Amino acid sequence: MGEELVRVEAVGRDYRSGDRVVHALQEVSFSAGRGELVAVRGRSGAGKTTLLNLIGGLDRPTSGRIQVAGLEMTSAGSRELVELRRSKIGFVFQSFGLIPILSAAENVGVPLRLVKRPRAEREERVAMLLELVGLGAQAAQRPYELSGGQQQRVALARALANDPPLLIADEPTGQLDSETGREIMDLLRALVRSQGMTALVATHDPSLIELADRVLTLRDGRLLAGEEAGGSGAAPVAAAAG
Ligand SMILES: Nc1ncnc2c1ncn2[C@@H]1O[C@H](COP(=O)(O)OP(=O)(O)OP(=O)(O)O)[C@@H](O)[C@H]1O
Repeated sequence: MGEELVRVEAVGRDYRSGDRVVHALQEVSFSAGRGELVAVRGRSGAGKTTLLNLIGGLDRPTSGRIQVAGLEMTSAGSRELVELRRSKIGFVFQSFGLIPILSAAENVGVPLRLVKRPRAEREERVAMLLELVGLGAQAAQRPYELSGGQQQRVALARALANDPPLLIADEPTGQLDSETGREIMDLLRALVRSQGMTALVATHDPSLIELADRVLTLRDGRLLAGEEAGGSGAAPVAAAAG
């Protein structure tokens, strides 16, 4: 593993549901290096979304620590966490999450507006990003005028807008047919390579798992040891692996 970008140490997340406690994650530890594409697989309910939401700062763990780019997510205040998310993390979701009344270009420009980049610079970067995902000609179209695969391309371009070191994608091909899903995965793989970013991708999709540098498997909220494919080697954090 090269320089470490993500460090997850003994992370647990409990949910209360009535008088029951669901241990969605227990004692999860691993790290991911810069430039790595890490797939997170596991059955429905295994804890994939919970894990990605914690690493992305959308939720807080019940126990353990998470660092992204050397910054402690777990002790960050809410404002700090918002800043961290905006500057360090790009998100892609199964349901695309585009704003319906905005054009493709305006959707891609949203993260740039949030960090108050000047207009000319925004426009230039948005055009470059749409070209990068093969949608240079669709800049003015609204999400409902685009296919599912095209919408996910817009979402990918938006996730890259602020050039974040970390991309988090939760079932990015889940709503796409297998051929389109494969195209999106190939694109994601190529973008991770060309932009040098780290990607954590939750998926059931075997073609996506094949493209990963490493695979983490969750079962009932725990990370299984010794099932890592690829081999560029995101090591479990030994001290915390418990
Ligand atoms: N807000 C919540 N309240 C209570 N339980 C929850 C909540 N969110 C998740 N869970 C439970 O935590 C466990 C892990 O859920 P999670 O969504 O992380 O799994 P997943 O692997 O992403 O599943 P899927 O592939 O279906 O998206 C499940 O048992 C789920 O029911």
